[in-house]
Amino acid sequence: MKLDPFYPIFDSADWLERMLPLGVKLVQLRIKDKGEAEIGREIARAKLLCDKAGCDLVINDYWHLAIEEGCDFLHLGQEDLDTADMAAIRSAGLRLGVSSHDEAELERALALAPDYIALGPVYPTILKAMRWDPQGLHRLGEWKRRLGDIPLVGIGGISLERAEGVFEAGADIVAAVTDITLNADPEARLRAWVAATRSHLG
Ligand SMILES: Cc1ncc(COP(=O)(O)OP(=O)(O)O)c(N)n1
Ligand SMILES: Cc1ncsc1CCOP(=O)(O)O
Ligand SMILES: [Mg+2]
Repeated sequence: MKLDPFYPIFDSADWLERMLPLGVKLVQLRIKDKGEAEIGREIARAKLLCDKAGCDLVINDYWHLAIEEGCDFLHLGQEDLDTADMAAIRSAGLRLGVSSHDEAELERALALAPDYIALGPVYPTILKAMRWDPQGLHRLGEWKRRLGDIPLVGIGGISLERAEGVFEAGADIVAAVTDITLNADPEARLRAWVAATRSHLG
């Protein structure tokens, strides 16, 4: 099944409970500041919420917890790939999204035949410190030509106002964090994202 073109990322099941009823069909749970037991509980709750909402749930980083909780989609960055047990991930049947920031990382991602490849940061991001300068829109076009049918996710500093340009440059899917979570009215902002990205549904 084709992935939704709008890919918000949240750091708790509480956020999912608020946002899924508003029309999210692809979401990532990205938790950085909790212990594994608590993250396991968050994943279990996120899975129940996503199953009920018919939303694809992608678990960031915690591949073993994703397997334990019966999830079916994982996002791994290049450093995560250094330690992840790909055989276990494959035999559990998980779909996989992989980050890339440069040519070497793109090659490594392509070799895994993933379900999407992300390129970032497209624009400067305030979410986390990054070793890479913003990639710029032209790089998305370059990446899309290399990816062929593999969906390309644009991430990093993408606002609703910037989203259409990111699609036009070659992204199939646009991911966003702080444009929603730091907005004064996250629900209204998310509704606007859902409406604006509908035209990119397959
Ligand atoms: C869709 C998407 N793209 C990129 C990332 C970043 O993954 P990673 O490089 O492993 O960094 P962290 O998110 O783990 O800090 C992502 N999570 N999702
Ligand atoms: C996790 C991650 N990986 C590349 S950019 C980024 C942060 C995206 O957050 P925002 O949409 O707030 O810039
Ligand atoms: Mg990671």
